[in-house]
Amino acid sequence: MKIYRYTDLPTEKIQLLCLRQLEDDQSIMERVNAIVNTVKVEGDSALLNYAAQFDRVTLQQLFIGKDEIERIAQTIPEDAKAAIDTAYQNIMTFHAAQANREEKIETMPGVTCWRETRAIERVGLYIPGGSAVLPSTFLMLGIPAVLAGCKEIIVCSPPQEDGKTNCYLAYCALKLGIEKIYLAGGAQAVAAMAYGTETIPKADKIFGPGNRYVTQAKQLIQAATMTAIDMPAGPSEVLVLADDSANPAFIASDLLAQAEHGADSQTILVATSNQIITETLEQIALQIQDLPRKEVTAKAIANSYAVLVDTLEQGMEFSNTYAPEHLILSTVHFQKLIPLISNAGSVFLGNLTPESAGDYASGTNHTLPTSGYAKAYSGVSLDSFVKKITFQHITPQGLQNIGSTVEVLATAEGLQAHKNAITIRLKSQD
Ligand SMILES: NC(=O)c1ccc[n+]([C@@H]2O[C@H](COP(=O)([O-])OP(=O)(O)OC[C@H]3O[C@@H](n4cnc5c(N)ncnc54)[C@H](O)[C@@H]3O)[C@@H](O)[C@H]2O)c1
Ligand SMILES: N[C@H](CO)Cc1c[nH]c[nH+]1
Ligand SMILES: [Zn+2]
Repeated sequence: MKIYRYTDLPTEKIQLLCLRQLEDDQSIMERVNAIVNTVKVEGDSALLNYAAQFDRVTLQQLFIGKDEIERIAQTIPEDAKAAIDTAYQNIMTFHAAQANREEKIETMPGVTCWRETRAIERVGLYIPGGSAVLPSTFLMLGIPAVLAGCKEIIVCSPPQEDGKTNCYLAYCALKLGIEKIYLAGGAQAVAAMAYGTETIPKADKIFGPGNRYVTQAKQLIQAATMTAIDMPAGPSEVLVLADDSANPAFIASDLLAQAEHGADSQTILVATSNQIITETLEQIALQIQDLPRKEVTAKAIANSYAVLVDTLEQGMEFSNTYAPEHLILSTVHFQKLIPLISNAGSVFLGNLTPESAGDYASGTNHTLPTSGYAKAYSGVSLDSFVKKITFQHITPQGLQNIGSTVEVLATAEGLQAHKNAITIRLKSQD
């Protein structure tokens, strides 16, 4: 892992360090383009071919239905079932609290405006299942979709070796009342939900994290179709900001946790002392030895770097420029840093708050913006699954009150028909 001293870095170098662009972005884009177009034209048969090519399975059908979901879910170990139940409850509690009713507002006498919430009707959820199947993502997307009242919840996840899905996803489906899981992964799953195929319905909005193929496909179909997306939620990232009150073993465990997602994950350490950096690197070298995903984890760590800063405030400055998906404040002084945070997907405070807690079970959503998109996007929430429609009603008194304002503004814009829509009504009241 390379170490930089913040005060030695010219602005251009800082910008460069904060770029997540990887070397083969262009070739991924071309490949995704080809996959998306093939699915658009060939539908199911393309999905079956890609399952054979990328997931190495020959599928008899592109989904598993209610009976099979129930059968597979029964094989879940008791401890996993209990853990999913607890995570489900916490995520449900946190997201249910996000539902808020807005007041009707009288902006001037007789002019009333308000917003009402309506669920997005058909949502497509992508549950990653390439190098690791993520039932936690099923909860993170399924719970707010159900809470919002979405009528149709379409779920895609890559088929596993046996051409099915695993017991954890099946159990989540059962809890969420979802009766079908479509067996499609990667860019082809996103394309299927955007265009629709013979088997997979078209969605109005596609949600979910995934690797670079998935993320690129989401961005592509957003531009090419009328399908919305939640946000670019690509390879995982974490930035740990630490001072001498941090524990290097804890920091190392957090960096390794995100690094094990994939070789293109990024794990950044920003610290106020060389000693913290050195001891964390020693801990990484030690802890990585026992990890089953050691090789991939080591690649991600090699892609990552550390930044030495003079103060925590300086560290926050760097973090805001980087805009991490996850920010961990490994310091007892986290309270004073909270107001300084302007860009981050989700924040973990203090030495006993590992990011893993939020990944699985504390209640917050783990589908979060990566690649610097935390500068402009929020993570998934209940709001992501609804539209807020504005309403207004004007009484005769309201028309008198607002009429001339609209007429003058319409005249200023040279839009006579707009003015007339008011004038004709005012005259009708004479
Ligand atoms: N930002 C977030 O909120 C968040 C949350 C959870 C996970 N993640 C990220 O999700 C990702 C999951 O990745 P994954 O790969 O394990 O699963 P995935 O489900 O995202 O991707 C697997 C699919 O990728 C496709 N694929 C693989 N190699 C390909 C190739 N060479 N060409 C074309 N398509 C190919 C295949 O179709 C395969 O089914 C990780 O990068 C993880 O960090 C992000
Ligand atoms: N860290 C991921 C988001 O970047 C979420 C996750 C799921 N399972 C484990 N982690
Ligand atoms: Zn994670």
